[in-house]
This record gives sequence, structure tokens and C-alpha cells, in this order.
Amino acid sequence: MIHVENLHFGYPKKPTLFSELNWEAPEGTIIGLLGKNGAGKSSFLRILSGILFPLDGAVTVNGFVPRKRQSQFLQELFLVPDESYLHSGLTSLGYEKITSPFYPRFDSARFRKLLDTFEVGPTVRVKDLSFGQQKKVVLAFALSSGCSLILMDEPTNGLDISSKAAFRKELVSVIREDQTVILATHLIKDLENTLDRVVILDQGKIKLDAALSDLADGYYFGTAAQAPREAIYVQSTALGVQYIEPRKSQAQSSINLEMLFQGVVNGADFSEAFHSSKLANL
Ligand SMILES: Nc1ncnc2c1ncn2[C@@H]1O[C@H](COP(=O)(O)OP(=O)(O)OP(=O)(O)O)[C@@H](O)[C@H]1O
Repeated sequence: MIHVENLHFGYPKKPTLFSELNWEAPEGTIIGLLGKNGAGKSSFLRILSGILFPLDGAVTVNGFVPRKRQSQFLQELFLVPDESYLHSGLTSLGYEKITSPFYPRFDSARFRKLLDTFEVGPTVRVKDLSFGQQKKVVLAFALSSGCSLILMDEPTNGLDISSKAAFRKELVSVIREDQTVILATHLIKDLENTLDRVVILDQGKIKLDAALSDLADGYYFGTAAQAPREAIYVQSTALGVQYIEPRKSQAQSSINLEMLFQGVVNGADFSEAFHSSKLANL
């Protein structure tokens, strides 16, 4: 559903952000796009949305070229930006009224239910909502949009602890099997137990693109007093070490996304024991 081939992109008078970036995303997955501040996550989502244009290379989404912004493309894509863009005089229901006609599969009952779950009054004006509450209006809309591709830029930024938990719960329960969601964030822990795939963007390249199930199959995430010999990444804790090693006979462990991220950006080699995923650009 998403094909990115030899993408080259940079802002004027700035160093190149992406060069020869290749990526494919299957339909029906919840993908975490992880990267440090400034890695280019927002820019990547904007390129997929057709708001920014590649300098070179080819990008297609659902068979459409995003930069053409055709109506059939736009009605199947919803982008939740990091910053709030709601008009201050609107209420949530007013926002729904003017925006939902662009999305043929929009589910109004779900939107209202999600506003209730997120504890946002539907008739309160945007100017009287906090940043986090405004974000929840847009997240509720995105989850009700019915779009085949939903892009969320730092979705949990500004949400309190219980709202983050509510968002995670709703995300995994309302997304249909044919919908793809890309969640871009540097707040990695916020996405735990929601993702099917993880993509790590670093230094202009996709350093890891892997299904969580493959990671759990191929690697063991453990703690010990000392690192085992075969560990590919180790970090010290107050009580000893946390480590990642190729999984042998151990039962599957739960994946520590933060440690995975640190391992990847610090150059840990995930290629040897990991045949079933794509390790693009390595
Ligand atoms: N409109 C712009 N004009 C010029 N440079 C920009 C523009 N937007 C972003 N950049 C630069 O591009 C780089 C990537 O920015 P981007 O916002 O895509 O990264 P990010 O991974 O989303 O970061 P963060 O996690 O901090 O939101 C940064 O160096 C940023 O300064």
C-alpha cells in the first residue's frame, strides 16, 4: 500500500534529510515510526501525505502519487499533525460537521463515543480546550475517519497518563484489519503493546523495519548481573545489565522498545539471527 523508492529529500539550504530511502508498508498494520528529535519523522509523514514533495525518487500510497493530492487519495488518508490546527471558535461537533463530508467512511457514532471516552465535551469551543484536549478531538476524528491510511505525528504528546492508556486501548480495538496506521514518535514507551511493526529512522535511513512477532521470535530481551557473551546490545542498570541477544531455547520475552531503539541507533547488529524481516539500507 505504501511504496517508497530511492527517496531523496531535504529542505532548501539544509543538509539532505533522506537519500536513497527505500520502504514498503503492507496493508492492515499498526506501525511505530521511531526516531530521535530531528530524524525526519514529521517530514516523512508529510511526504506520504503529499504536503512535501520528494526531490527525487518515487512514492506511491494506495497506488496514488501523494503530491497530486487527488480526491480519491485524500479521502482515504488522515494526518494527525503534531501541532493543533483547530479553529478556536469551533466545537468538536462543529469540526465534525465541516470535516467529515470529506471522508465517506466516517463513523459519527464512533466519534461521539470516543469524545466521551476521552472526556472531551462535544460542545466546548476549541479556545476553551487545553492542547491535550484538542489533540484528543483530532485523534478521535482520526480513529473514526475510516481511512485506509492514518498518519499520527506524536499522537501521545500532550496527553496525560490515563488519556495515553485510553488512546492505546481504543487504537487497538477500533482499527479495522484493512487500515494501516503509522504512529511517529520519540515517546517510545507510549506505544508499547499497540504495534505490529516497528520502523526506526536514523541518519536519513530506515535502520530497522521489523514485525514485533519476528523480533520476539528472533531476540531475547533480558536482565542479568552480567551481560551474556552473545549479547548484541547491553545497557547498565542500577542492578546489573539489560541486554538483547539472539534467542536460543529461551521462552519469548517481551520486547523492550526503548532498548531496541537504543540498540539500533547505536549500531547493534540485528542482521545475523534475523532473516525474516527487512533490514533496509544496512
Ligand atoms: N519547514 C522546514 N524548513 C526547514 N527545515 C525544516 C523544516 N521542517 C523541518 N526541518 C528540519 O528538518 C529536520 C527534520 O525535522 P522533522 O520535524 O521532520 O523531524 P522529527 O523527527 O519529526 O523531529 P521531532 O521528533 O523533534 O518532531 C530537522 O533538522 C528540522 O530542523
